[in-house]
This record gives sequence, structure tokens and C-alpha cells, in this order.
Amino acid sequence: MGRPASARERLIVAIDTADPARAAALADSLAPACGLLKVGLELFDAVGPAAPATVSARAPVFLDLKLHDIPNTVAGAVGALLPLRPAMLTLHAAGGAAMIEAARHAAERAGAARPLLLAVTVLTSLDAAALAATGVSDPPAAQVLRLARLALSAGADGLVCSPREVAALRDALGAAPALVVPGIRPAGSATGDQARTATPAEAVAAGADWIVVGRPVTGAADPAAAAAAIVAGLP
Ligand SMILES: O=c1ccn([C@@H]2O[C@H](COP(=O)(O)O)[C@@H](O)[C@H]2O)c(=O)[nH]1
Repeated sequence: MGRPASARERLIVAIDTADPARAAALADSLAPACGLLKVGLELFDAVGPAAPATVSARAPVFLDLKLHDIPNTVAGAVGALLPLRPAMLTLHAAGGAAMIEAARHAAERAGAARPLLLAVTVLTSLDAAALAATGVSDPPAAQVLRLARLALSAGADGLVCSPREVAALRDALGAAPALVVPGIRPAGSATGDQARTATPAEAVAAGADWIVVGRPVTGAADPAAAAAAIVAGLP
């Protein structure tokens, strides 16, 4: 899929719920206010392939399943997901180059309709201390860049990173990789479990192609109005 052509198209709303009726209601109200709707592990595990099918009737689907397994298994999973026609699909960069190459090879079977393959670098919920506890003593920014180079060399179309790394990735990698950025918090909204955050406007000004927002929209009294307010504030 091409890069967003408007502020509205930059917004991806994460529909994180295990309740299919709530997912359908959110999709109905939010589809006109954003570019894509994100189906993640919570909804997919609860509802299965019906989840992206329900949502894709309303908007293009970002299927955020963060695949991470041996290359043969991930290639099989990508092949099994292609009939759902996601516009974007995630896998963990930490799965390694062979896993990403296998995923890309499998995705190409969809031809021009293949999803953008996005490599998740360092989860936005990890701060430096939490990353160090996994055995990575470099700061998050260094690990993000290392994984970004590996993933792009192996065939990923883009990256999932926090807004804190966007400017450095653009400096190092240029305009080519698609940068999809969660960890977005409008001023005054609760951070929750996110550690590396910035506002929607800061993320886009730094070079994000798409921003991913979940709870600040879906937890609002009027989710469509919350989404519209975010879009209105983008540069
Ligand atoms: O590093 C990552 C990768 C994915 N996510 C996903 O984005 C949304 C964020 O939701 P909020 O409610 O706005 O925190 C969620 O679906 C995550 O699974 C991420 O946050 N960080």
C-alpha cells in the first residue's frame, strides 16, 4: 500500500478488545476517521480469522500478530494469513534475517496485493532498564537501529518503532522504510504500560508515516471525536 496522502490516513486505531460486538461497533464509528484499523492479538485470539474479516469490511486492516518463530513456521503462518488480505502484517525483527526472508518469500505469493511486512524492533513498552534485563545492554535507540538494518536487509518493507527513535531512523535510513509508530499519547492522556512515548504531532514531525493509537481513542467517551481531534492536530 502507498504512503498516507492525508492526515486522516496517517492514523491507525488499534481495536484491542476480545468482544466481537464491541470491535464491530468501534470499527463502524472509527473507519471514517482513520486510515486503517488494527487487529491485534487480543481480538484475533478471541475471534480468529473472522476478526480481520469483520474489520476489513469497514477499513483496510493492519494485522498486528507479531509473528516470531522458526522460518518455516512463520512462512506457513504468512501464507495462511494472506487470504485475509491484510494491508499490513507484523513480525518480530528479533526473529532474525532467515525468518524475515522466509516471510517475505511467502508474502510475495499474494503478488501486488501483498501486505506491507513490518518488523517490530524494540517494543514501546520497554525502557532501557527493561531492555537491559533481557540481556541487551545497549540503549533502546541503538538496538532499534541494529534490528532495523537487519530487518530491512532481509526484506521487511518497514518498521514498528517508538516515536523516540523515528528521527534517528530517518537520518540513518532515509525515506524508504515505512515507519509505523505506536507509543502515541496525546498531551494529558495516561501513559499506562507504554514507556517510550510522544504526542501524535511530535511523532509525525519526526518522520512517522503512520501513528498507532489505541486506548486514548477507544477509551474515550466519544472515540470518533477523539480520533478526529488527533487528526486535526497533526502537522
Ligand atoms: O512496540 C509496539 C508494538 C505494537 N504496539 C501495539 O500498538 C497498540 C498501542 O495501543 P495503546 O492503547 O495506544 O497503547 C497496541 O495494540 C499494541 O499491541 C505497541 O504498543 N508497541
